[in-house]
Amino acid sequence: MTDFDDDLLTRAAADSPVDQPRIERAVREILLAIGEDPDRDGLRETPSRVAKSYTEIFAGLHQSPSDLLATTFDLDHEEMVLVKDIPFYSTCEHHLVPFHGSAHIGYIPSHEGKVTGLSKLARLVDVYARRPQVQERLTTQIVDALMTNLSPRGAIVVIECEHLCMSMRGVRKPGAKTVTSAVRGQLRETATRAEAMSLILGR
Ligand SMILES: Nc1nc2c(ncn2[C@@H]2O[C@H](COP(=O)(O)OP(=O)(O)OP(=O)(O)O)[C@@H](O)[C@H]2O)c(=O)[nH]1
Ligand SMILES: [Zn+2]
Repeated sequence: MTDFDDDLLTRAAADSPVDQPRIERAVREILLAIGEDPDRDGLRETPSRVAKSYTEIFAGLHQSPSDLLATTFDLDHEEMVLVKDIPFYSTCEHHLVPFHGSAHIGYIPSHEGKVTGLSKLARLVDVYARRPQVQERLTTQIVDALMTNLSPRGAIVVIECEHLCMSMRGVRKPGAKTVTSAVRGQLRETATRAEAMSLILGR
């Protein structure tokens, strides 16, 4: 690594609200506790790699969904907007292993036609996914952020995931999918909800 890279990393770590040295100490402890030698060649840099990786994986704890959804456009579009198959990775708060899958987000804009940029919907998923999470809370946090910030007439979030805590350990059922949904406002009405679900599931 060059001095320049080192300097950049030091400044990035200093700007981060995450206590990276503390993560490094904890990871070293875990390695010792499982019976590994944290000073062997392959593991020497692991505590600092994990600290950097956790800073990225949990960056959503320090990001605000309201800032993200602050940019809106008056497009006069009063019909449903749906972005589906948004891939994401999150971390199970019970076991600190990944769960991952797809999020589908739909909303019916307010009467003024207030809409947000499409990419902001995908970014919103990451703000909440990059935290220690459970799938149910991830689902409701996304839908509630939409309701609070865009005041749409309705919103729906459907999330389909595989939880590695159910695949690689524990009950060991790889491939099992968990589907959660949260629906607000006009999208709770049977016909509108059915239209949204058929758009989401019609692959
Ligand atoms: N509802 C919900 N449960 C989750 C989620 N992620 C993991 N879990 C579950 O959290 C539960 C934790 O159960 P515990 O009995 O406390 O922990 P455990 O002994 O590790 O459980 P097993 O995974 O069954 O081995 C497990 O049933 C997991 O499948 C999630 O996003 N939502
Ligand atoms: Zn888990």
